[in-house]
Amino acid sequence: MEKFDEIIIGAGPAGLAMAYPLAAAKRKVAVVEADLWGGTCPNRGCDPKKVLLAAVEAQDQVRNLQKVGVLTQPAKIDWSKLMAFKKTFTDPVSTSSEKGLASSGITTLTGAAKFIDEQTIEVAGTTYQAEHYIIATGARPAIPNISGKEHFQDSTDFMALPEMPRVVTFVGGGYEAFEFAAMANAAGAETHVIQHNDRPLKAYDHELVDQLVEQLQAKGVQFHFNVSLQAIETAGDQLILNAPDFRLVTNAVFATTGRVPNVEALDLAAAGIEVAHGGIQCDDHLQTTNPRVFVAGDIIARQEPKETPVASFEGSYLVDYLTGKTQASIDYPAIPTTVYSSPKLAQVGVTTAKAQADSEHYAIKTIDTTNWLTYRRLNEPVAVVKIVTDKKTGLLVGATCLNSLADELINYFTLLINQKVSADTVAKSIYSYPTPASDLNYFY
Ligand SMILES: Cc1cc2nc3c(=O)[nH]c(=O)nc-3n(C[C@H](O)[C@H](O)[C@H](O)COP(=O)(O)OP(=O)(O)OC[C@H]3O[C@@H](n4cnc5c(N)ncnc54)[C@H](O)[C@@H]3O)c2cc1C
Ligand SMILES: NC(=O)c1ccc[n+]([C@@H]2O[C@H](COP(=O)([O-])OP(=O)(O)OC[C@H]3O[C@@H](n4cnc5c(N)ncnc54)[C@H](O)[C@@H]3O)[C@@H](O)[C@H]2O)c1
Repeated sequence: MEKFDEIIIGAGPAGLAMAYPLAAAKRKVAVVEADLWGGTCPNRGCDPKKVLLAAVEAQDQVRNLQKVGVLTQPAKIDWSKLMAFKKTFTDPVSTSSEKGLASSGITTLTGAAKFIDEQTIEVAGTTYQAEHYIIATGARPAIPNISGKEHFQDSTDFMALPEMPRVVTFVGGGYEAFEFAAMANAAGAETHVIQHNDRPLKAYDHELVDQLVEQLQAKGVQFHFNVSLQAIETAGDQLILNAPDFRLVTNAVFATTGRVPNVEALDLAAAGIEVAHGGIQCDDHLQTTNPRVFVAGDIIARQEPKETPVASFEGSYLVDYLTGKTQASIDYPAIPTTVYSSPKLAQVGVTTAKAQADSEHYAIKTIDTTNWLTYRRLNEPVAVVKIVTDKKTGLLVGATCLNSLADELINYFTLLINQKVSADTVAKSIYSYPTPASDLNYFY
């Protein structure tokens, strides 16, 4: 039976962040992948999503500037052509990811890995052993268990939609719904979002979420709050969505109600690995209840946001831990998150909800930046930043932004928070002017 120093199960951002440095440290490494090499992010997640978003951004910019002199008709999106452009990014990913591993001396095993016992796995009928295993199998879309659930499509389907249907509905008002609804709407579809309560994007500042909802509504997106969908029926080539006192006819319905961890195929019980709600249980060294097995990325049952840079951070931590460079527990910095909608909503650090609940320690400042040059020159309808500072030190500890540049602005705030940069230090730098960076002098 072939033996390795490390076998990594799953070739997404977490798995790949470990494979190359472990191989460079002269470990004998194998990576197992059951589906597309590269995982969710570059094949059907962040990367293709941001390619598609470019068209929404362009349309928004033209729409906003029409009122102040741009004469072009509203920019139209040819969805099929845009999809063809997206495919130029995604089509090569799997092959090139596998080739990259193989050419670095890493063994690639194709198939679903499953534990046979505490130290052995099986892939496509062959057994292997390793000193350490790292499970990085990620997550897949959750599909609500309702009558007619077979009519749901999911995020993978949306990312590969050949043509935009006339009416599109998203069930679940989280990241995917706010991002996809902006795209479907921009591509000309009648767009609906159904959320089972009145708290979409509940991890974010309520006021700014309300403003994002208003902005999307102004563009034509229809939100249905407090609707618990009970059944999907067909009528010819249409779908009928039913809930108490609610009926909606749509051409396509997408489940955007969250993701579930990929654990079933692994037979974790055979290896003595405990599963918790939302993923695999681990300690602060990302070690599972089986001491030779570790976890990284979306598969982990922890509170940190499930996103690509977190998966890579965990992968890098494990490389250092397994090669003896550190014995310390994993220590996450403040982690920025962004909803790539229209406009974008981003946050980092101490949330406004936490600051409100602990007003003894934190101060919140709301800054309407709509009339600042950065945003007014784009004629954006709304641009707001909320800043949380530590009352004792005056340091920035949290920020939330709603504007077209929020995905970039939030990274500046992240750097200032993680490096504990004081307002005085910010003021001592010279920034290219006028830019979002030169605005930093005016927030805290
Ligand atoms: C639509 C969408 C948009 C997103 N947008 C963003 C964004 O803008 N920014 C951001 O930071 N994050 C985004 N994310 C989240 C990001 O994609 C994930 O956090 C990231 O991919 C997690 O990496 P991972 O390596 O843990 O898992 P994955 O990337 O999911 O990789 C896991 C791999 O393991 C494989 N696998 C599963 N089971 C087995 C098995 N038994 N044996 C072998 N292989 C197996 C899977 O096939 C998969 O390839 C988005 C996600 C989605 C769905
Ligand atoms: N920009 C990004 O970083 C990004 C983008 C897309 C996805 N992701 C990742 O993928 C995950 C999944 O995204 P998502 O949008 O599917 O999930 P989500 O967890 O962000 O949101 C799910 C939403 O659906 C609601 N919901 C749950 N069950 C419902 C039901 N039966 N009916 C109606 N509403 C229901 C929830 O209250 C919540 O508002 C995210 O949590 C994130 O980790 C990240």
